[in-house]
Amino acid sequence: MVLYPVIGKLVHKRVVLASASPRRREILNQAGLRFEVVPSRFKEKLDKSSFPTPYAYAIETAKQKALEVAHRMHSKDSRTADLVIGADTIVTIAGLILEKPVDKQDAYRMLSRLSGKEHSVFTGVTIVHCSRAGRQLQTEVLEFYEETRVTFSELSEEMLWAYIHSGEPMDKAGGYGIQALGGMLVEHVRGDFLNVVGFPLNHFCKKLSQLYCPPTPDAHQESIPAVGSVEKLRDPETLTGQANAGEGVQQTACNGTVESQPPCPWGLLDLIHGFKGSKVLLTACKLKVFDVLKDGAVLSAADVAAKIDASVHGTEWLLEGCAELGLLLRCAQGYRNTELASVFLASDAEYSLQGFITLCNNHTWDLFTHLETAVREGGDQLRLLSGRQTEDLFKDPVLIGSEEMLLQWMRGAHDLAKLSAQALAKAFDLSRFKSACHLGGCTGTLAYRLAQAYPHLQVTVFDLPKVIELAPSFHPCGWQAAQVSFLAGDIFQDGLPEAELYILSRDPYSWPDDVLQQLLSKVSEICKPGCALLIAGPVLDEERQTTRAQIPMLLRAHSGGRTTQGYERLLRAHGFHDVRVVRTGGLLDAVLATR
Ligand SMILES: O=c1[nH]cc([C@@H]2O[C@H](COP(=O)(O)OP(=O)(O)OP(=O)(O)O)[C@@H](O)[C@H]2O)c(=O)[nH]1
Repeated sequence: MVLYPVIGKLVHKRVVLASASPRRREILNQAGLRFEVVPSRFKEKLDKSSFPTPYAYAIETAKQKALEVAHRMHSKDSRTADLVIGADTIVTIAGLILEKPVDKQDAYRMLSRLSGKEHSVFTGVTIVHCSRAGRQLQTEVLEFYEETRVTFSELSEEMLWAYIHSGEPMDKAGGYGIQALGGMLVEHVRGDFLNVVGFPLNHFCKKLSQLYCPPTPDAHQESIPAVGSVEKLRDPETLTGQANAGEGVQQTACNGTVESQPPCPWGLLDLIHGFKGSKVLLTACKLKVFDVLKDGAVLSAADVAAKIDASVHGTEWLLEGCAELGLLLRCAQGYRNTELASVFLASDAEYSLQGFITLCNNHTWDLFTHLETAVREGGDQLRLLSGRQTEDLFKDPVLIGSEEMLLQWMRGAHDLAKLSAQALAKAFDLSRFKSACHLGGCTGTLAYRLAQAYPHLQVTVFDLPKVIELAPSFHPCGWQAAQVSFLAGDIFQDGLPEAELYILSRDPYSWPDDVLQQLLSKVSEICKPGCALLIAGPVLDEERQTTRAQIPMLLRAHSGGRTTQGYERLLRAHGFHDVRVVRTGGLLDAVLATR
């Protein structure tokens, strides 16, 4: 029996499960899905430390598994799939990611860690939608994850070893199978049980329904829209308006004639509603909702209202909005932060985005509310919206009227830099360099990460005097302080300090071409043969000219970003060679070129 109509809609599609897991096969079989199994050959060895969260790692692994199968099927057998499904399940406890144990000792280590405690199980799922463009394979990727919290009983040594000797732990994430003997170790489960077993069926069906059976506009209207748009992945029939009457495209009018109407523009409706979700998030951050719920606190709406000094009714509405957006979890006792909120939204979290969020709420939001005036009259708002802000943000006293505004901008830049600094520092082996200069290095986030990765590297952060003056408040305590120095100057006007490695990362992709060319000439002049330039910016997909990070380039970039070839051309024109690109999987990719 098929409960979700979407399963039936996939009958004529070639659906492939890119997994060797018998559990995933069984779960999808039971749901009535017709699919082939092609186990992925992707080696699961991504660098966990380069991901900001455990689920980002699980999602990326799931994606690589699915893409490997999609490409293999297309190129080897020319049997292009319509949909390829990949999944990856991990267990996390106290910041550690546990996968399948490599041997019994490893299983013992994992299970004794889980004993008597609550842990999270994340399954990252990727749905790759494949199509052909001539001989080329085109892929569109939809990804999501599900978290389930599982609490283990205290496990005696005897019990632990008896379970390990049963052989069950070996092919299971975290070393246990909740669906079999391992179920005896489990005291409590919060969330989707099948997610622990290896596949979040409920979430998967909902995602498919969004793609292939979007709800009617009326049902949609009052709800806060989903954060991401999946328009491109919807059933092509629905998109082109060729669906039949049963799918609501043709309607019989009162006079009996059949009228046709265009398909519902879901992507458009998401755009129209999108600002609501954004404002809910910005407001909850401003009111410190995620701070009062940090460290696993579970509070009722009334308790939260008292702590944030707001009305109970209004707080209830806000908390419900946050839950809809996946930022809070509802439970019987009230609300608690999701993993996403704990990692990125609590003010004192290592990867907190509070500074960036405050900037968006106080500054960017206002600018966009004046978009119409800016378009009509030109002026500062338009200048900022056109992506030229990085060029003269600090120079323009109108845009940066006060030190507080500059600080806000720096906090935002600092938050974003934290997201990619570690991956950028490790993208290449930079151990041959003794000195580096980060041009426009702002608060020094990348500089400190580089110093940490290369103990013999001296890094100079070169930025405007006002920025350098305020930068100390961002310096991490006790971190490689002797290796990092700050120097005031204007990268466009002043001479650049000498270094073996120059770094450009302050949105080089959003500098207009002429400005970037000017800067590269300057760097090229001072950079000695054998020395190098590292650019941190999103590298666009060669074929589709989109970034994997899905940055809304149009809204922020003047030049629209560059492909690998684009960077190569640009850098060669300025006397650099050996241009190498590493896609970090994060916000910024890394490009290294030698002079
Ligand atoms: O309670 C349970 N927890 C986990 C499992 C099974 O564990 C594995 C997780 O490993 P992974 O996601 O890497 O998937 P693989 O088995 O390697 O298959 P792929 O081909 O997809 O890489 C998974 O099989 C879960 O089902 C369990 O059974 N119970």
